[in-house]
Amino acid sequence: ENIQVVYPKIPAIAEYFGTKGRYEEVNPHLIDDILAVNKTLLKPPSVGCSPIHLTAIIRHGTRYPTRKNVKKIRHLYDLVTKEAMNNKKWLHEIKTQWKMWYTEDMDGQIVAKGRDDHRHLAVRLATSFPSLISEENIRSNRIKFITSSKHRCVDSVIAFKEGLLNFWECKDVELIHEVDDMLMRFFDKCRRFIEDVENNKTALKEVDLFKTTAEMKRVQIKMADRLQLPYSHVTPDLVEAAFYLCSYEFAIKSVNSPWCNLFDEMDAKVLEYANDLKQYWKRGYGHDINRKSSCTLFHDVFGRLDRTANEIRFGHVTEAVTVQVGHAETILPLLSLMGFFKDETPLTSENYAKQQGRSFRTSHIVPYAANLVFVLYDCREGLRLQFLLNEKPLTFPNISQSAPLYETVREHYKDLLEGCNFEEECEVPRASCSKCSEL
Ligand SMILES: O=P(O)(O)O[C@H]1[C@H](OP(=O)(O)O)[C@@H](OP(=O)(O)O)[C@H](O)[C@@H](O)[C@H]1OP(=O)(O)O
Repeated sequence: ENIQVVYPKIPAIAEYFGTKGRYEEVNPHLIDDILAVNKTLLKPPSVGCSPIHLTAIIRHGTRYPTRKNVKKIRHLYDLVTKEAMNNKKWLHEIKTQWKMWYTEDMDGQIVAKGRDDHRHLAVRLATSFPSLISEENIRSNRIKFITSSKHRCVDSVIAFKEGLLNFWECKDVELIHEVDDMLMRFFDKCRRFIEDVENNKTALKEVDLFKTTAEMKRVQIKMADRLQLPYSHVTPDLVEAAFYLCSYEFAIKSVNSPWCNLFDEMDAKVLEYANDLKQYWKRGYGHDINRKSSCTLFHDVFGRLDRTANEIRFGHVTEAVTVQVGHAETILPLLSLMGFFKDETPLTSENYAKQQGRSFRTSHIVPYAANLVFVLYDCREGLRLQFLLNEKPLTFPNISQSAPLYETVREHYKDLLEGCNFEEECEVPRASCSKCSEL
């Protein structure tokens, strides 16, 4: 009989999209109320505490695929529409209704949903910290905005500011933002990172090796069988393009695209691990220089917290709030430098099965609009520092309290505060650095 197939609104594999995941997947309560905040979760750490400074480091909002992935998606579309065969409704939909609407000039630009991601985050943070993110502080220039030069970040910080001004119905205020790639794109300025990772083909060898493992082969075979395509046509790149396509259709248009039928949960876990391997070896614990290249950003955050700690003694804090917009590759190195999400065993191409419970899971850490928030409180017993990831409190590694004394945190990061010198860490003997002349 004619059974109406009703697709769930959210693809079953949406929690495995890694850095291409929606923010709502890490905060599902936002699906019903995008402006919901959990006041009890964010109450001051103890009685008599008042927040005196907030620094937010935020990834840009939802974006289009980059040029290189649009090309891969087009290749996938051409192959499937020309050669794939089966009697499934979803393939008929791909062949007769779905249109290849992505173009190369989209190249990673922000989408409408990405602007909303930041407008809504701005309102939620203002609701959570009304004494800091306030109209009064905006008007007295105590809120600063900094962004990466990339269009998706500039457009995100503009949307963030719009969110605040609309929330307060401020029509007469012009907010400026500063572009600072030393802070938000430090990886572009670190010679050693460029030489040892960006331009070094062996730096991501674990990522390349994982594409030849039995786990990835099984995903390729299953996808080829679903499409009745020759196995030789369904390469790891094509599989990844289809996985990304399902994620973009969902993140950008909030639709459960027919392309998502190419994968089941087991496939998605393998493809999530492939993305986590890339982020681990290119932005995380894989190579020391990945995290050391974020020293500038680390010192910038703690330098401002120290200044606030000093100023509060005289009763006035110059900068109440700093909002800094960057990339997944801004956030992951800084989290690694600070010791967050470090697994006992490194992620490699051979230990996928053992790493099912890994803490380095980018789906949970850096979706679009992911954000780190540092809140400094002035309490009777002294200054306390609360750390939030994606609006949820997160304890510092090896510190059990959720908002420890600021001095305890400084003691914990003593070596980094006294060291972690960007110039020293990133220096490469001139003779051996091929692309440094362009810096
Ligand atoms: O696989 P693509 O081309 O999308 O990779 C992008 C990065 O996207 P991500 O891997 O994080 O999903 C993009 O990071 P974003 O935070 O800006 O989205 C990065 O800026 C871009 O250069 C690509 O990274 P890659 O390392 O150069 O592949």
